[in-house]
Amino acid sequence: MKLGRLNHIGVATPSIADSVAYYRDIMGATQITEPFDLPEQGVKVCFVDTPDTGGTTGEGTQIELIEPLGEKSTLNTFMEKNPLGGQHHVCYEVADIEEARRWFEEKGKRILGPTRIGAHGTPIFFLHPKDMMGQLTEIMETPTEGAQV
Ligand SMILES: CC[C@H](C(=O)O)C(=O)SCCNC(=O)CCNC(=O)[C@H](O)C(C)(C)COP(=O)(O)OP(=O)(O)OC[C@H]1O[C@@H](n2cnc3c(N)ncnc32)[C@H](O)[C@@H]1OP(=O)(O)O
Ligand SMILES: [Co+2]
Repeated sequence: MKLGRLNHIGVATPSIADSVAYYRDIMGATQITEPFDLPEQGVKVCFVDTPDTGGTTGEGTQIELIEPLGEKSTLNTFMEKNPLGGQHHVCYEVADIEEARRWFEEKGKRILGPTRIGAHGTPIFFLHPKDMMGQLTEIMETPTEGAQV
């Protein structure tokens, strides 16, 4: 399997509105998407663009802001332990999500649930942090040209 670009860093927050103000007013971010809900994932999400990191796609690694949505949100346990939020996961791109799933299974890494459509509209899965050097890791298939991202 060939590791692709670091697509985004997932950052949990108790308030996306407060985080948007922070990235805009303190960090000088200029490209921040409108927040949107992903009820099936139990999160409210928005993306903060960072400047072009010169990667092959000419795009910067994004900050994915995630706020718990509802009582059953997977984020709630994390927020109980980290009330201010903070770095939650990293997301790497791969060319073929099913090949990547087989790769990590063969390496004995626990995959958390089925492959599903993530916040960028492409297939994703998560790997357990305890098998990934302490880092909750999301794997996503590289969006095809023109895909809704
Ligand atoms: C919108 C983008 C994206 C999408 O899906 O499209 C999202 O929705 S991202 C946000 C929500 N989705 C997920 O996080 C899915 C994957 N996460 C999980 O399945 C769980 O959160 C899991 C299994 C990582 C942890 O489960 P839970 O929180 O219920 O249990 P514990 O708190 O007991 O955690 C077990 C163990 O793992 C450590 N842990 C938990 N979260 C993280 C983390 N983000 N990074 C590193 N380590 C983490 C936790 O400290 C526990 O360790 P221990 O030593 O036993 O205390
Ligand atoms: Co993510």
